Amino acid sequence: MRTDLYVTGTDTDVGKTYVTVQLLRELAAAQRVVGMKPVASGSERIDGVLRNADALQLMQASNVDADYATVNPYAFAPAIAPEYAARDAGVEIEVSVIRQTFDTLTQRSDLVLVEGAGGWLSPVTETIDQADVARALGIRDVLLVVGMGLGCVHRARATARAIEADGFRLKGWIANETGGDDPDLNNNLQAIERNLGAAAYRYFRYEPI
Ligand SMILES: Nc1ncnc2c1ncn2[C@@H]1O[C@H](COP(=O)(O)OP(=O)(O)OP(=O)(O)O)[C@@H](O)[C@H]1O
Ligand SMILES: C[C@H](N)[C@H](N)CCCCCC(=O)O
Ligand SMILES: [Mg+2]
Repeated sequence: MRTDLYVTGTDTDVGKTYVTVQLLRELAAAQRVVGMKPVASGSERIDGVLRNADALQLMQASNVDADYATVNPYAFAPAIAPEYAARDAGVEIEVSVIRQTFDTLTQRSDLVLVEGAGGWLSPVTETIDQADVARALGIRDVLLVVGMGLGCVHRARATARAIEADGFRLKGWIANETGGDDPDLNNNLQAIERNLGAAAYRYFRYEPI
């Protein structure tokens, strides 16, 4: 029974990629793991083709080879909501395409970590939500990356409630400091643990590069 995970966040820019890369690196020690970024906006053209930094980082942290288009089937240039980026590019995002590329990855790996775009309720298109993508991939478990800081308790609780209301299991949550210390870190960790009913799966301090 596969345990592929859909990695979401309490918002964009909270550390989904950062955390997924760390997890891939750790998990690679014991199994064949690969990251996937189905839909990505904020990509740049390299040698004439669009490449997204998230997807490239996930590929680098994986120990399973896959070509770029399989890891990131939908890449858009502007760093805006994928729904608008796809519309402006005249591209119709199809869940079946994402499922096909996901199947390619599952055939050659033990575990796929799928990074969503933005937060859990960030639309993929006008009619497709992150939940629809995860469901189409047959994924049941969601990992929530919580960007720590003032307001994170609400964002974590609201996102967890939405994930479970959509019929998914909150596999765990990861506390992440994206930019400097959270002055109320311990209070926030305790408040989130109390409300999400699960201890922080992991906690990543802010590691300035
Ligand atoms: N614990 C950390 N220590 C240091 N830098 C971090 C940490 N977490 C995140 N960052 C940095 O903060 C920025 C945002 O993180 P990241 O790109 O992982 O967010 P994201 O949730 O994946 O964003 P998006 O919604 O665009 O996919 C990146 O530059 C990342 O390297
Ligand atoms: C461009 C950015 N870094 C993300 N890739 C996309 C964020 C989408 C947010 C959509 C929304 O919920 O408003
Ligand atoms: Mg990311």
